Amino acid sequence: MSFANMWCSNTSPTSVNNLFPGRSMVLGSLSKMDEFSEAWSCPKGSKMNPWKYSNILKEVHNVQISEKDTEFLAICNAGLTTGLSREIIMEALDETHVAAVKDIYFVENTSALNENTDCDFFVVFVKNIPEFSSHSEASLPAGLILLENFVTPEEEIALLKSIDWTRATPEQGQSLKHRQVRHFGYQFDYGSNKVDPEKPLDAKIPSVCSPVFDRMVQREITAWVPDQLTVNQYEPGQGIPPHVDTHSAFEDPILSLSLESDVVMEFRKSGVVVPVLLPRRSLLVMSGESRYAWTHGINPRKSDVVNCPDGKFSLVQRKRRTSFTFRRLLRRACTCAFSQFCDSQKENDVLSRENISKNCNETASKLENLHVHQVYEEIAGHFSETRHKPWPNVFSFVNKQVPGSVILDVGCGNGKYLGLNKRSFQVGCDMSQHLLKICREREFETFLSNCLALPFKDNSVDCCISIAVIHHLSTEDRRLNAISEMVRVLAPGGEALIYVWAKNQERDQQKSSYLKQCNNKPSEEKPAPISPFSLPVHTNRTQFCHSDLLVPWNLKQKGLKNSGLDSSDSEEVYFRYYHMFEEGELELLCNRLNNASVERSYYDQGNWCVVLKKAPTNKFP
Ligand SMILES: O=C(O)CCC(=O)C(=O)O
Ligand SMILES: [Fe+2]
Ligand SMILES: [Zn+2]
Repeated sequence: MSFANMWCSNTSPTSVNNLFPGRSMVLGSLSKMDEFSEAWSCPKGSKMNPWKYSNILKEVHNVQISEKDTEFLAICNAGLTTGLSREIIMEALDETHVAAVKDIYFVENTSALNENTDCDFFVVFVKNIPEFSSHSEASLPAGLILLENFVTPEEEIALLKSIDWTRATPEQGQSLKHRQVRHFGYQFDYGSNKVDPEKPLDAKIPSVCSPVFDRMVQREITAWVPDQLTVNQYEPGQGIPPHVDTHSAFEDPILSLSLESDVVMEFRKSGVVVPVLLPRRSLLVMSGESRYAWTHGINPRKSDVVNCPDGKFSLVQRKRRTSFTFRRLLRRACTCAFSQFCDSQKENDVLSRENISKNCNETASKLENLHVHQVYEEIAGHFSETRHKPWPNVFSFVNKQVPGSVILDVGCGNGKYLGLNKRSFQVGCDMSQHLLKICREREFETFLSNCLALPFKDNSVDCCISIAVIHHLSTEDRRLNAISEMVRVLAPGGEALIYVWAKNQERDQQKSSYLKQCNNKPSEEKPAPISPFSLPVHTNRTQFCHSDLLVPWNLKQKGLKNSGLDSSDSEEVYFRYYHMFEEGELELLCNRLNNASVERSYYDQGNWCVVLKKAPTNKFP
């Protein structure tokens, strides 16, 4: 029997009905979710929104709803707050399910904890439940230390008294959405998540903190005295979203002193949640992995579920909590061992899209080197196998050149267009050694060159072609430079044929051959490029949604690649950078040159194309 059969909207199991009159228990399954409309109409007056719960489970708890019955149940709005216990659930289930269910994951809904509303229960089978470690020392995130009774009740009073919540300069304090804050020493800017070391605040760290600092140094918790203090005040129901304190802003460790109330702080890393009870007057030391690689946050609730020594759980109401977070500014880049979480180690390397559009040449050239040149070098053999047939319009352009013409193919690839016009001198250049080797094997004349600097004299070639090349340049300036370089080497009156990939792969209701080659395989999960560039990854054989993106190339390599017993072909994915041209964009670019004009432009099989003519004399009319 599947859960779907058990699902009921108007009737709740008697045990639930008796204990919770007026509340419903909505048993769900994924198949039911899909049919959600009439079928999911919840009991009258119910505030139940199954989508909301499925989302909360997925986004907040990393729990996937299952289509089939599994060993795990997730129950929203259940647990201590509502009084719906494991026993009641088990009683409500039929025998088959009692036997099948190994674990139940209780989701204590925030609103339920705050208002204790008469919410309904949402029950689903799920594929997994989070690894919820109990907070014994051993299972704490590495580097996390909790020191109980770090300050005396007298010190607590003195510390609290030192903060005047009624007055603060704008940079010193704010009423954030979920809590109040005050900064001392330096201001932490929540916009940039940084601290400006050049701008110390007039508000110094209160001197009552000195005994606490002495204790920290004495016990070798830190080798330094903090120079920045953030005081957070949370009313019951308030919290702080999960975050990692910016690596580049502060030294290791971060220290947080809890005053006035206990609270549960949650540490998260790759789907694992570790709730840690921070007792009043304790000092939390976040160092190493716990400081750099785990997020910490406080759920905005009015109460916390805590483990009691007898193994049971209890619900503890929160009171107002004031925390003193002590930190020391890091006056250099972070060199932690957790580079994937590190802003310093990203910033050195990561060349964001913003940078690219800011015409940062160095960035652009790094991007092109990594995602164009290196990729073609790797895929050259396989790429060449797929490039045989010259496009008819390019073929006729090359062939109409008068005998004896010098024809330059900028970005000639495997030389597909080089042997076409036997009565001319055809020469090609490319950045891939491997592709040039293929050209040489075919006895074509080629040389290694970047299209941004052609090793030709001005006015020295009769005709240029550049087929599917300049869309690999990552700034508009560079694309313009490549065109202007072709025009420079062209003889007066000479023509260049330029093809670039069109963002729109469908025209006059005709799909391009690129789209038509869709093999109708269900779309696979997108592989993630290993790249410091945060560019969107395109799904092959689909319309382009972005102007600057990475297009995967699935490199098929025959035979034993990684040795071993597996003799099947292996596949590796490479990512090529493309700028996808809008309609008219190529013409606009060409029109910026004052010594050439667009003779003709057209759309050809998913490409925008222009024939660009250099002015017959040195002066353009
Ligand atoms: O309230 C706390 O203990 C933590 C505060 C915090 O994480 C922060 O201000 O970055
Ligand atoms: Fe923090
Ligand atoms: Zn770091």
